[in-house]
Formats: sequence, C-alpha cells, structure tokens
Amino acid sequence: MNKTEIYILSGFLGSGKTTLLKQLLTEEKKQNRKVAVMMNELGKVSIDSDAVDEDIPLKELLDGCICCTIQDKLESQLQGLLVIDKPDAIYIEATGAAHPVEVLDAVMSPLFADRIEVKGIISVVDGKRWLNRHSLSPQVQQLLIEQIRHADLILLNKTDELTDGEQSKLTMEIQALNSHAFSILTTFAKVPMQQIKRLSSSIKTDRAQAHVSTDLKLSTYVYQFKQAIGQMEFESFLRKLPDTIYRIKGYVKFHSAEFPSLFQYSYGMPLYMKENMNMPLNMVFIGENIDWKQVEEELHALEAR
Ligand SMILES: Nc1nc2c(ncn2[C@@H]2O[C@H](COP(=O)(O)OP(=O)(O)OP(=O)(O)O)[C@@H](O)[C@H]2O)c(=O)[nH]1
Repeated sequence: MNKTEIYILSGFLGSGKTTLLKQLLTEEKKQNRKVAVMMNELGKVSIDSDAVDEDIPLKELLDGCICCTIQDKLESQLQGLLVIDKPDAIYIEATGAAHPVEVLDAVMSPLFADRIEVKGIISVVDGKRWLNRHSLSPQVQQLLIEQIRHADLILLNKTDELTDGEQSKLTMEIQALNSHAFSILTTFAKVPMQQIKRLSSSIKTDRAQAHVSTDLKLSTYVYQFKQAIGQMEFESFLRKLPDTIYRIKGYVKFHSAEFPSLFQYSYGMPLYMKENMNMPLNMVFIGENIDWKQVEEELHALEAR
C-alpha cells in the first residue's frame, strides 16, 4: 500500500502559506496527482478556502488551533481522507500561531501513523517581518524562531520588499538558526516543485528508516509492538529517555491486561487510559536529536522479556 505523503506548511500569519499552497496545488494538478488539503484557521470563518479548487477534497478545521483545541477533530478528518479519498498527498496549512512540534503531534495518530509519510515541514518566512522582529513580543519572536528551527525547507519570502543587503542578512540569520534545511529566497512563494519533492522523508515515519542514523533535528518514529510487555520495565524505559523526546502516544498492552491502554506522554509526564477493545499496538514518538535505532533496540528488549 502506498503511503500518503504529508506536507506541513508552517509560517507566521501573513507570511505567504496560502500563496504557496495555491501554487503547489496547481503543480500537483499538472502531474495528475490526487491531493487533499487541510486548513486550520483561527476564528470561525475560513477566509482562505476559496484558494482551493472545488474538485480537491478540503477539510477545514475552524475555530481553534490544530495544536490545542481540535486535535480529535483533526484526527478523525485525516482518517476520513485516508480511508475515503486515499490521496497521494495531503497538504496541511497550519495557523501561523502553531508550533511545529504540536502540528506534527496532531498529525501523527497511532491509529494511522503507518499509513502516512510525513515528507516535511515547509516554513514560509516574511522577510521584512523577520528583519523587524524585535518590535514583536518575545513570545511571537520565539515562535518565529521555532518555525524556522524545525523546518525542512525554508522559503525566505517577500524578497521584492527587500534590498540586496537585506536579503543577504536574512539568509545568513536564517541559516545560522537552521543549517540542515535548504533555504531559498522567493517572491510570492514561488518555489520549484523539485525542491518540494526532494523533501525525502527527513522526518521518519517508517520503522526501517530508523536504522539510518541519529536525527539531528525534529523527527518522528513509529514502533509497532508485536506482543504484551511488562509495565514496570516500560516505565523504567521511559525514565531513561532523553528529555528531547517531546511526545509519545500510542497503544501498549501490558502482560496482565485483557486489552491495550492508550498511552500519552508529554514533557516527561505519562498517562494511561484503559481501552475496552483491541487497538493497533502502534506507538508514535516525536523528538529532536534522537538516535531512533537505540530507542528501537530498547523497545525490542522490552518485548523479549
Ligand atoms: N509583496 C509581496 N506580497 C506577498 C508575497 N507573498 C505573498 N504576499 C501577499 O501577502 C499576503 C498574505 O499572503 P498569504 O499567502 O495569504 O499568507 P498566509 O501565510 O497564508 O496568511 P494567514 O493565512 O493569515 O496565516 C497576501 O496579500 C499575498 O498576496 C511576496 O512575495 N511579496
């Protein structure tokens, strides 16, 4: 089964995400690919949905931010798209106020993590706003930095509003924050489609890819338990995890239990909820600078006991 590619469009309010989305959809259409769009606007009325042609499945997540209030809805809509529309790719435009870790978290449901491939986070930066960022609140400045730090491809947009000197300054500052991502100067978010297609799963969603190397940035990893494990051993595994594992969620079955538990872990706090039926024993991890191979070995060891 081909996995559905997921592209996350991130970037601050007004930076050019919808402008980018429109172009990507035009390019995908030319290549006869089946795509779907999920948009998340803060506030009840969607302003941008007319950017998307009627024949493209569009799910709008209104009145709340992907990262906080409407995770469950996102999960069910994403599942609906995967089951009914079965697109080649889904483009997710997050609100400008969303933190990339939280968007990834919302997308990576243990129910279908093995059916999607998160190709990457594309962050759009408004050049002028970045250079004048010191006039923004510290929280907003920090968010702009996080959106850049976690990106896999960065569009330094609105270059028509910048002098050559400002463009160089912008490029240097952004590359200093994130040297792993390719950054490209754009006007009206015009980016060659090859750049998008080159985003070859730098974010891991596939077991096998965990063998490549340590990920020097934000990445995800999915483990599938084959059998029940011991709860004490699992908790001791959790205690030893690096604190750059921001989030774990999924289903785990303990030796004594009839059914699996839903397990949630964020910033070091574990939480279990008993299920009353069998669930896929997938566990999703989101972290930064993590050697997933080592995590995988430890999980294997839990199953071997
Ligand atoms: N001058 C200039 N304007 C641009 C450029 N790219 C986008 N814009 C304009 O900037 C405005 C915001 O662009 P959008 O694509 O709607 O930005 P967005 O990030 O989707 O905005 P939100 O949905 O509010 O978060 C629009 O009026 C665009 O036409 C650019 O390169 N140069």
